[in-house]
Amino acid sequence: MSSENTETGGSLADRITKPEEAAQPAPTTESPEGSLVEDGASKKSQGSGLQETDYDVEVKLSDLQADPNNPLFSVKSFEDLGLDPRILKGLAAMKFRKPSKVQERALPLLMHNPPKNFIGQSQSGTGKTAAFVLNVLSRIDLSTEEMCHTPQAIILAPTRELARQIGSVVNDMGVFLEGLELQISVPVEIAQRPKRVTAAVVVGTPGTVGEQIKRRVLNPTAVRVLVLDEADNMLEGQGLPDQCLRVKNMLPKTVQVVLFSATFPTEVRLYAEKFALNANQISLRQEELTVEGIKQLFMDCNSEEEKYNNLVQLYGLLTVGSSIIFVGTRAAAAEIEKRMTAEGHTVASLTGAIEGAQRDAVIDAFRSGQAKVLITTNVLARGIDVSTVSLVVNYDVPVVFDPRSRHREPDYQTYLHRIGRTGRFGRIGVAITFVANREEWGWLNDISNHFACHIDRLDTSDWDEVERMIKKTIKNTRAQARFAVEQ
Ligand SMILES: Nc1ncnc2c1ncn2[C@@H]1O[C@H](COP(=O)(O)OP(=O)(O)OP(=O)(O)O)[C@@H](O)[C@H]1O
Repeated sequence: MSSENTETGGSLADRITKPEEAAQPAPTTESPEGSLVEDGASKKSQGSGLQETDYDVEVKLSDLQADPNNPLFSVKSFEDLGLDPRILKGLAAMKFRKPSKVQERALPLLMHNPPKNFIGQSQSGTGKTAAFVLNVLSRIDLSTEEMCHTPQAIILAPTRELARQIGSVVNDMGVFLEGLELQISVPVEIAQRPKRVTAAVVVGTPGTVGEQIKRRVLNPTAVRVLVLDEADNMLEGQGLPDQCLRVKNMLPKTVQVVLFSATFPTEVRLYAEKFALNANQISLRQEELTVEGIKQLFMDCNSEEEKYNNLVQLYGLLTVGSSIIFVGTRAAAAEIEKRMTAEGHTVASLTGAIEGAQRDAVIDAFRSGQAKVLITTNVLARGIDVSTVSLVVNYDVPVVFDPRSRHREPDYQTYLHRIGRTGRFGRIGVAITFVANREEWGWLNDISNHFACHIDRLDTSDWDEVERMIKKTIKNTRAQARFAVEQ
């Protein structure tokens, strides 16, 4: 579940100044380079410090796609996958040259007849959206006027921003499919009279789509595909799972159920397997989940106030690219936005506290580059794809309240999704987590162990070095982004 309202940050009395102080009970130690590493465990890249030159090498997308160990690897072309020529034209217009690994593996399973349910997992930014959108576009029947106006596929996402984003992928990929219409079903503020849904593809949030079916403005009888994006989030906790189940139960029994996410914790996967019975599955091991192109770092802050000062310092370094700052609560987002704005900085903020139309305006401004810094909560932790994001800041370590232990625990999934807003499809990005006390350090340590990944320390006593490091990474991100577009 979204932990948007979770409070973070422990008592400042037990704050830490050095990570060594916090390391006592944890099964990890700090390496000489200052990275969080697990004792004796095999690591993806040992001993990476800030001086390393990993990012001097400009990696080409075509090289990544030729490397069998890379999530973007594939041996096939989109033509080999048997897609409609009009969809291939749409993909070419989007400059998609080759499928990624998840697309290559998932599409034959998704598009096979008779249709089978599907549960797919792959790392953030590896093209899951295209995988399910291509299946949807391949399965709908646009051969008659009547079918063009009959809902045939429903795609559900946890937030309006993600639903709108998926909608634009449907439009782009299906641009050459004559008669394709799309309905975005997200909450509207003013109580409007519900209009009949006359689009073949519906993308929306589960509450709104469920209401449309219940009020009989969306006829579900011809729906053949149901997709849940961010499926682990949609099927966990309270609220969303009921809404998703309600939608599914109103659809024909023959509907193909398709679930995708970068993360599927075991308990949720078990439920997912019931939600999508007898599904074909593609899954990843926990240690495979982090994306190599995302450089994970942390900063020791002596206090909450120092977090803010470090943020402002960091922001001063950001002359290029866009960044997202994740905080634990709506109140924290509002507070940081207020302080930074009062000091003359241009920042935007998006949380569940603001109304739909305003949310749309903020995310659109961020996508277009008009706003370069976005302060947000977990509401935007998942799925949002803005290729220019070169830096993610976890102002607060993501945590959830565990009702069994009655303690706050690290929110592993949310950490992964948050940092995954950068480093999209082979690009390089930086994710910096602030820790202001022993508790936060312990949580980050647990996250590092959980994913068997390095989280290196940034030395804030040397801001020139911090700047050098971040600029170098961002420069390469830009070079790669340019390459990906030109390719
Ligand atoms: N085959 C491809 N060739 C080039 N670019 C691609 C291809 N497939 C996807 N992309 C691009 O990669 C980016 C990431 O894709 P997408 O948003 O689908 O990732 P995702 O796997 O759903 O990530 P997340 O888990 O964060 O939701 C998008 O900008 C998309 O346009």
